[in-house]
Amino acid sequence: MLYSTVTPATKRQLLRERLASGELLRFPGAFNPLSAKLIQDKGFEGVYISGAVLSADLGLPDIGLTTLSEVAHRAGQIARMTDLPAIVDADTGFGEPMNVARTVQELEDAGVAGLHIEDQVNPKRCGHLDGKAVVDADTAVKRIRAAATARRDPNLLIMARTDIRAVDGLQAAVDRAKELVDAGADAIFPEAMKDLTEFEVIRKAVDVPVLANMTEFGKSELFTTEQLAGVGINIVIYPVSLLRLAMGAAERGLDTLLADGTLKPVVGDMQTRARLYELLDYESYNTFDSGVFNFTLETNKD
Ligand SMILES: C[C@](O)(C(=O)O)[C@H](CC(=O)O)C(=O)O
Ligand SMILES: [Mg+2]
Repeated sequence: MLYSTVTPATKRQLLRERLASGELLRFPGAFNPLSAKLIQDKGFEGVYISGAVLSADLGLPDIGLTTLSEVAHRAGQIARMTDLPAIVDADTGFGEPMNVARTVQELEDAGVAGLHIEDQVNPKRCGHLDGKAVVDADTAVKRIRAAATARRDPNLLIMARTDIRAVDGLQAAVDRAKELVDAGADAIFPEAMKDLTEFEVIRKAVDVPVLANMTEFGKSELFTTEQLAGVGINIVIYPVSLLRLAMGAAERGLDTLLADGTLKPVVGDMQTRARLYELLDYESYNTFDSGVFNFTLETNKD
């Protein structure tokens, strides 16, 4: 009922413990608070909050147009809805290292368990597109140092993402990852790795958890959880996948409506009213008022 009763501090501690266990943690991207509930219900270990999804949700491309307030607000809405730890995409940190510090405190207040800051220049772009540019090592290090210093809960996971692989090659990614760990990063997100071996190289270069981004239509092949666990990856994200699935289904539904004048042929693809109400925990609201859930869904199948 209502929001999660697990406090952000507990979720952060849980994330730390799970990372220490060495198991691969799966974080599908929630495109809204409801989908975060679904991710939890299905038994995943965490919820990812994607910048690409957040901007797409607003009808905008992922080029750093969203503001810290928008991201913190949405991250808070999603994070509070689940008992799972949430990791949010903080892009380049919304400005100078000083701004990064504020970003960290705002996102910490939003209740996330972790966040990542990347080393792209502004305006940033999707890490799987060509033509990226990254900041120099000094600036990248300052961002991470500012982030690590600003957090008040030592368990808030500060992850450094480096986009340098696509710009200067794998060795540069190894060097950058090491520098970022020295600057205080608790985990590394090596963006746009070409193959499994590249993930393995990064994994061996640092002794903090490493994240793999299994975004579709990108530069990385879609490896299985078994393959990723095999090379020692600790967290895998599917950042935009649920949005893509939902939008794919929505588009097919609209096409059906246009063609057939009814949605009847696709009702079988829809989440039922009963399942939605189950996810919303509708019945439990009778605790407040026994008149809230006093109907049956038997006659209302559609
Ligand atoms: C992980 C990512 O930063 C995101 O915002 O979800 C994106 C995902 C994508 O655009 O496919 C990324 O830059 O990889
Ligand atoms: Mg992003």
